Amino acid sequence: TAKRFEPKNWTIDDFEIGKPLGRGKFGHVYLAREKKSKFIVALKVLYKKQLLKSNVEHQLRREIEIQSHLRHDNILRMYGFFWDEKKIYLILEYAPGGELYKDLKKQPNSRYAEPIAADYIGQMCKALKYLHSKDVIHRDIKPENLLNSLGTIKIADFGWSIHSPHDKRQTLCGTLDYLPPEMVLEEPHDKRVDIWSLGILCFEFCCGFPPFEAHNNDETYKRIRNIDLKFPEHLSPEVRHLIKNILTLDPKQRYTLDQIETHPWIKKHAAAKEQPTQATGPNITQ
Ligand SMILES: CC(=O)N[C@H]1CCN(c2c(Cl)cnc3[nH]c(-c4cn(C)nc4C)nc23)C1
Repeated sequence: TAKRFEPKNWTIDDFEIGKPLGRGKFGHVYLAREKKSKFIVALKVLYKKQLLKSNVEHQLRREIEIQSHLRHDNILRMYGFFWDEKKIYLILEYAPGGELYKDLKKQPNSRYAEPIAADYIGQMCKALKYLHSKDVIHRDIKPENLLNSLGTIKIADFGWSIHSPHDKRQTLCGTLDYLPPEMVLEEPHDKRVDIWSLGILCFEFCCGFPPFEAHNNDETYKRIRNIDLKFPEHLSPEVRHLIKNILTLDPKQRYTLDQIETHPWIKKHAAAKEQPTQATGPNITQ
């Protein structure tokens, strides 16, 4: 277990490097094994030159500071980090199931059945309650930043997380799909931005696409500002009710994590997950 991972001055020679798992903007992630303990990890290799060029070293410092102190089953562990002349290495928990957005795209119609989606959203509530209890806002909740570890969802990539409340803003880049109105309007924002993103995530899990998708940023922003929600026919009334109460323009009206966790749509499916379905019949062994 991870307790074998006592803080020490790691070097790249402590690890055997395996296959590349994926590439981020600033480097690659490799499967790796710590030689003495044979512990399997994901080793994220970042190039200092690249980081300096993009002026994100403060973001990386925050990512390391935040993620290395968090301990929660639904948050990817950072066991440590080290560097050499040209690179910085993050020693991360390995999630065998890989990136959730790839799994989502593989599903029929690129969407999960509602019981699966409800289970995942329930897990995300637990992770966000823990994060917010530590006054951490993730600010970048989306399928691309979630990993799957045998049915347990792990929030990864704390590159955009900050301590709340917060009013400064780093130039936003990437898709607006998950941004709440208050961030798009560049108003001071707080933990409730993660709750908005959870509503977007819930819609995308159940529908296969985000609710305010459009051809360009201006269109997306207009749909966000107008809460232009169109539910596909197959969506249950329960999940429509939940999503409508999360995707509110006014953050004060927005459901809290407790209201989401106790919503019938979440409780109904979470209960189902607790009680495995009744065995079909007595399994006669003799
Ligand atoms: C930007 C970034 O770090 N993105 C991803 C790349 C892999 N990485 C992983 C991280 Cl950080 C941790 N565990 C992973 N497991 C996998 C993975 C497993 N399979 C079967 N396929 C993959 C892929 N990837 C990771 C995070």
